[in-house]
Parts: sequence; structure tokens; C-alpha cells
Amino acid sequence: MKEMWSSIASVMGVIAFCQTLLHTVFPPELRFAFLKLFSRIFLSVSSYCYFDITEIDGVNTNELYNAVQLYLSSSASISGSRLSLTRALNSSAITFGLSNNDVIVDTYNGVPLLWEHVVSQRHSQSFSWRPLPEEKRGFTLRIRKKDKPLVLDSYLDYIIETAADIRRKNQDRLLYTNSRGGSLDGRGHPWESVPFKHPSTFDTLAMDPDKKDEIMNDLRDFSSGQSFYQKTGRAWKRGYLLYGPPGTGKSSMIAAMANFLRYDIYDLELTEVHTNSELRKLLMKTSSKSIIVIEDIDCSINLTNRNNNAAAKSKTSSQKTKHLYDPADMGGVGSGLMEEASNNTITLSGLLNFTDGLWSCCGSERIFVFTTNHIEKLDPALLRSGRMDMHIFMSYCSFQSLKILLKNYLDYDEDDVARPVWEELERVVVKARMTPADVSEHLIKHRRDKAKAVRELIDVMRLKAERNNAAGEGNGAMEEEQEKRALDAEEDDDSGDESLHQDENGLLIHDNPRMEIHNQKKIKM
Ligand SMILES: Nc1ncnc2c1ncn2[C@@H]1O[C@H](COP(=O)(O)OP(=O)(O)OP(=O)(O)O)[C@@H](O)[C@H]1O
Ligand SMILES: [Mg+2]
Repeated sequence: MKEMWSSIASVMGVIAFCQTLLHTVFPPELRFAFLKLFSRIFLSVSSYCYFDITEIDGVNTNELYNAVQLYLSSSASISGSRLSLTRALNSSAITFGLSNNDVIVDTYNGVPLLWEHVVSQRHSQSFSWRPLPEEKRGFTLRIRKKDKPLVLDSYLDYIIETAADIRRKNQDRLLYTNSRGGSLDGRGHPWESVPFKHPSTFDTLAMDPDKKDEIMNDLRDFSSGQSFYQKTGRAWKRGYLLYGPPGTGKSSMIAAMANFLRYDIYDLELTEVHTNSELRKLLMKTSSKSIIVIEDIDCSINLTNRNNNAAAKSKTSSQKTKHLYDPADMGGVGSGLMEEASNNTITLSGLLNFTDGLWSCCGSERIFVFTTNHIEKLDPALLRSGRMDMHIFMSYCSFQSLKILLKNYLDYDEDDVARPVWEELERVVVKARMTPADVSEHLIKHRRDKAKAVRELIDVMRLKAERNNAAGEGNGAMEEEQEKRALDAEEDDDSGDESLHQDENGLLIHDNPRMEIHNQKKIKM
């Protein structure tokens, strides 16, 4: 102990001696130059090198500084003894940060890296268009010189990606809408946003569990499929078409998808978009990791059948109506001319380019979802394989769906209901052809008396079943008819294309090698 104190004292003595020497030998004006020279010599012989990442780069905020701060917050929360705490706007999470002039050691690929948070007072306020903070903040990264390539090649990218992930997890997601039409806000943004708080999840969604698993696996594969999409040269995007009667959960499914992947939603109101170029601009202003939704696509835009080419063509030239479908846009000869002629309209080809064309790849990791109650009204071009990767039919309440609703609304399991009641529910639910929305409304209304709620639900279902029966089979077969027409349309449109399949759950899936992992038992159409 005594020896240690004497070595410290001698080191202090040497430092004091050097300082006195510096002051006596060098006049003040040379002192700074000498220190600079000394530090250069020190750096050239040292086995370490240093990177400075300042908060403000000139007058702009340095994004890398923010990324490092967020990245270190994940390790700082565990190891730090004095931490700064922050909560960003629109965020429900608190992030930790290194306190002023604190140090933390990180390890990347087995290489140790030392981070220091350097804070000093800003002395002279140089001229700037915006006031600069009083403190100068930055991070200094110290690494061994031999590890420099590692940092420059991958460590910084890793930090930026991790920070983006943390930001996404912490930040409340947003629901964007283009209800302002094409006009831009003060920052040149065409979208308005509100925090997205929809409570629908795949747990609350009433649908066949196998079908649900298939969709969840598909989404999981998509979000983790960056290297797959890169390797195969495909744009990192996926399309889903949700169709079925009103109240079967199409919008709820979109919310569940967004909650599952933690993506933002862009709810595109097509009737507010007037030209194809406006549509393109909107697309360019969407961010990655988002779901772009067009609800009720059959109502949003006049997408008539391709067979009506001539009629639509004459309409285009005579009326120049807004939102008129221009059939010549299907990519055939002369489509360029027709496109020009319809510059003031939004066309089907504009919409298809939006989801499929070169512009659809600006940004990445995006999902397109179209919904419709009338799949038979859609142009086959929209249904063709490769356009929408998965066609998901949202059906009337099945017994499986009913079980989920009973569990969610009444907290009822199979054991809580007498066997005959359960069997009667199973028997009558399919015949009743009630939507999950109808069933859930009934359950909400009677949820205080659970047994009564189930009894009355059976009565309602019986009544509906009888009515359906009286109205005749044909009347109730709407969804089968819809599905059949959709499949026929695809066959007609692309009879040579063998890449579309229907799986055993009735899902239509576009052939994608990655998806085969989860769709082993495809039925070829
Ligand atoms: N499959 C479902 N699972 C759970 N709840 C559902 C389901 N379908 C409908 N609901 C309930 O009914 C309400 C309406 O459903 P939703 O808006 O998702 O139907 P939709 O298919 O989008 O109807 P529309 O075609 O009219 O837009 C939801 O708020 C939800 O509570
Ligand atoms: Mg809806």
C-alpha cells in the first residue's frame, strides 16, 4: 500500500515538473502548438485510434450522434451507475443515456470498444442561423488501430440499425392519412398522422387458427426476409388482398398485422388522389416498415373490367372524369399514349405501378393491403398472381371463430359450457351465417349475464338459420360465389401461370420459395 502511494506521488511530481517546464520554456502563444504537436506524436505511437462524433455537425444535427446515444442506452441501462433519462415526444418508453463525461465499454465481434460521452461548454457563439446549445456534446470512440476496418465496415452500420429498431420499439406507431388531398404541410409532407392505438391483435381476431398461423408465419417470414429478397432480386414488399362480407374483420386484420409487426399504417384515400403522379409522390413519402392500405378498393376508383376497353376509352376522351379507369394502361401497345392522354386522372395502371412498378421499391419492407367486399368487381389485372401475394377470405363466423369470441368477450372456455349447449352452438353457427361483428355486438350487449348471453345467442342463430333456409341456399352462398369468381378471373387472366396455389385453408398464395416452408401442402389450382 505504502509503495503504491509513493508511485502515485512520483507520477504526480513528474506531471507537475513537465507543466512547470512547459510554462517556463514556451511562451503562451507557442504552448498550444506544442500541445497539439505532442498529442499528434502521442497518437502516432499509440496503439489506439479515436473517432469523434459530435452532436452538431456544422449547423446540422448529426444523425449518427443520436443513433449512438440510443444504441448505448440499451447497454447503459444495465451497467451504468449514473444515467441520464429521457422520454421523446410520441414515445411511451424512457431511454437511458450516459451522463456527462462518463465512459462505457462495448464489445462487438469480440472486439472491445470504449465510448466516452464528452460534454464541454461552448465558448464563443459563432454566427449561425439557429441558436446552438450552450453545451458541446459528442461521443469519442476509442479502438485499437488494428480494429479500425471493423468499425468502418460494419460496427457503425450495426449501431444505426440497432438504434432504428430501438426507436421503432419505443415510439408509438402512427396512422397516416392523405385526407388533405395532395396539399403539403409546412414540412412538405402530404400525409397527416395521429398515434395509432388500435387494440386488435391476432389473439383477439376471430378466425380459423390454422389460417391465422399461416398469415402470421407469412408476415414473420416477410419481416425477417431481407437477405432472401436481396438474393432473389425481388423488391422487399408483399401484397395482401382481404375480401369478404362487411363485418368479418378485414380492418381488424390490418390493425392486427400492424400491431404484430410494429409497423406504421398509411391509410390511402384514393378518392383524394387526382393523378398518377400525385399517387407516386404519396408513395415516395411513405417510410419503410409500414403497411399501405387501400380500403374498399372497388369503391375508391372506377376499376372496370378489361373487356370494357372500348367503352372506357371513349369515356376517357370525351369526359375526362376524375378517377376514370383507363384500360389502355394495361401495358399493351400504345399504352404510353393513353397514359399521356389520361394525365389528369388516376388510372388502374397508375395504381398497379404504385404497388408493382419501379417506384414501389423506393424504400423497403413495405406491405400493401387492399380490402373489398366485392372481389368479383375487381379487374382481373389486380387479382393476377404476383400482384397480391396472398388473397385472404374473411368469412362469416365459423365454430372456431365463435370459440375465440366467447373466450374474448365472456372468458368462456369449452369446459365452462355444458356439452349439449356447445354442440348446439357448433351445429347452428355455420347455418346462421352471422358475421363476427354481429356475434360480438350480441356478446357485448349481454356480457353481464354470461349464461343468458350464450342462450340468447343460440336463439338468434337458430332464427337466422331458419331465415337463411327459407330464403334458399343460393341466397346464402355469397362467399363461395365470391371466391369462385375470383379464382375464375385469375384462371382466365393468366391461364399459363402456375405460380398461384390454394392451400388447404382456402388461402390463395403466390408462389414464393420462401413461403414454401410454411405452405407444404399446397393444392394446385
Ligand atoms: N374476425 C373478427 N374477429 C374479431 N372481431 C371482429 C372480427 N370481425 C369483426 N369484428 C368486430 O366487428 C367490428 C367491425 O369489424 P371490421 O371493421 O374489422 O370489419 P370489416 O370486415 O373491415 O367491415 P367492412 O367491410 O364494413 O369494412 C370490429 O370492431 C370488431 O370488433
Ligand atoms: Mg373495414
